[in-house]
Amino acid sequence: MHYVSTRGEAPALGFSDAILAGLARDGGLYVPREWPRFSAADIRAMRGLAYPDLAIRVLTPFLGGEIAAPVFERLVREAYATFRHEAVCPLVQTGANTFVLELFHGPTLAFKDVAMQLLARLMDHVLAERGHHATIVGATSGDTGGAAIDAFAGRSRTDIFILFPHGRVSPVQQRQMTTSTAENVHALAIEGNFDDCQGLLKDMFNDHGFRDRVSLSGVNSINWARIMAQIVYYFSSALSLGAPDRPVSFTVPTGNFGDIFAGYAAKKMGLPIDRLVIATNDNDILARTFATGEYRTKGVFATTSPSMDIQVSSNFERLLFEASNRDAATVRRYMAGLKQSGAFTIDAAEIAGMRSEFDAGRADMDEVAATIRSTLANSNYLLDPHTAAAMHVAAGKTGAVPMVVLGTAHPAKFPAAVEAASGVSPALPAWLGGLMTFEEKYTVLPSDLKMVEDYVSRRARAAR
Ligand SMILES: Cc1ncc(COP(=O)(O)O)c(C=O)c1O
Ligand SMILES: N[C@@H](CCOP(=O)(O)O)C(=O)O
Repeated sequence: MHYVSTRGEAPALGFSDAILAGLARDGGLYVPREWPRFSAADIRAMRGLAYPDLAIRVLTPFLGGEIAAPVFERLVREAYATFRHEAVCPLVQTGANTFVLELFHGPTLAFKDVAMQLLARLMDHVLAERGHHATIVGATSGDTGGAAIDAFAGRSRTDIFILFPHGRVSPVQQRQMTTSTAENVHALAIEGNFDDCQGLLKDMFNDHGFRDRVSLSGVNSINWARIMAQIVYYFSSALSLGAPDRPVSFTVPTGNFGDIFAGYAAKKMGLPIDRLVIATNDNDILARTFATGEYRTKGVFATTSPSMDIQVSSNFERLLFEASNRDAATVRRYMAGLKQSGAFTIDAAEIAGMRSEFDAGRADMDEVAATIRSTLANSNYLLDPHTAAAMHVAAGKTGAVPMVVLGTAHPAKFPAAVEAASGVSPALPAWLGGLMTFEEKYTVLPSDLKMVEDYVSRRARAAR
């Protein structure tokens, strides 16, 4: 199995190199050269597998034989032993044909843990085999940062620098990033929004001198292993609802488009998915794109679902690559338009192809609050604001096919918004009880490439 860049101008890489590279050297994102396929019989044979066993079955084809089977099995089992629910990602029925897939039973209470716990172990393994060190820089709107810090803290082969938008994450999210005492962890509050943080990150990858000097790696969903690990829970939930003999639809709270792209990948691999529904908050670039065919950025708006406060939706590039029949020149043209004018228009056949697989909708803050309230009243189930945005959008799309709403975060990560909506203040689980009293440590920096690169270079142990 090899991985190719969506921009077609970087070398194809094997699995280990692709996960260490993060962003391709031409600025593109890696995708598998071909999609592994499971037959209906293969999928039927997955029924009843425990989550780690299912993960091993679904993910092995992506490794291209580069990680020995017993090693991969150990890493997968260790990763999911960090989850506090026996099922890892349990499915809970909240309506006649509606289910919430709870992805927040990992160490930092968000779906990011599902992939990050595995990615950290895979990277550590590859770096140890090669005797190398890496500098990880990540951009976060709140959840990726905490999950990455938890997964990489104390690992001797990596230093990790997380860029978060100053003042725009919830207090729980901030403390998950700023209270680590591990020496290899650096939390940087950037004076800007998430798009600024992600822009800095991509500029660092595209500055090849810096990239090589610090052995830069990335753990955002630019990293293929993040998407790969997220494919598994589409299989686990669909299998619970009758796959491969019954189709299932998914509604996904969406920002950077990584999570829903994992659903698209699952479908490409043979899982019978009917509709993939994109749910945005007021930052509705994707909903507008599907309505008009034009991808046009506008300012980021701060909402009660801050992790989705994103305009430049990184993984949409992977979908553009697929929709254009893997035409890297088309992707390069779209990305050049985005860089020059903040917009591009998608070819009519390509947007029609996307609409045949995806629906898209938005939920504003009032709709999010109303959905938290009504789901509590009607189903006795407390949603976090991101999952509530998806539940609102799903309500208009549910029919005969079961609808799985991805529950991407625990409500206790966003207690103020949840309490304002419902009157209920969700408590952090007891094992995270001390979080709000620990001392914080972080550095505030302007959204300035040179200043951030200097900061990283001076502290990264891999810097040459
Ligand atoms: C809680 C939560 N929900 C939804 C999303 C959006 O997911 P994605 O960026 O993969 O579209 C994020 C951030 O990524 C998040 O942290
Ligand atoms: N919502 C994310 C934004 C970064 O997304 P990623 O999936 O590309 O890491 C966050 O919580 O940080």
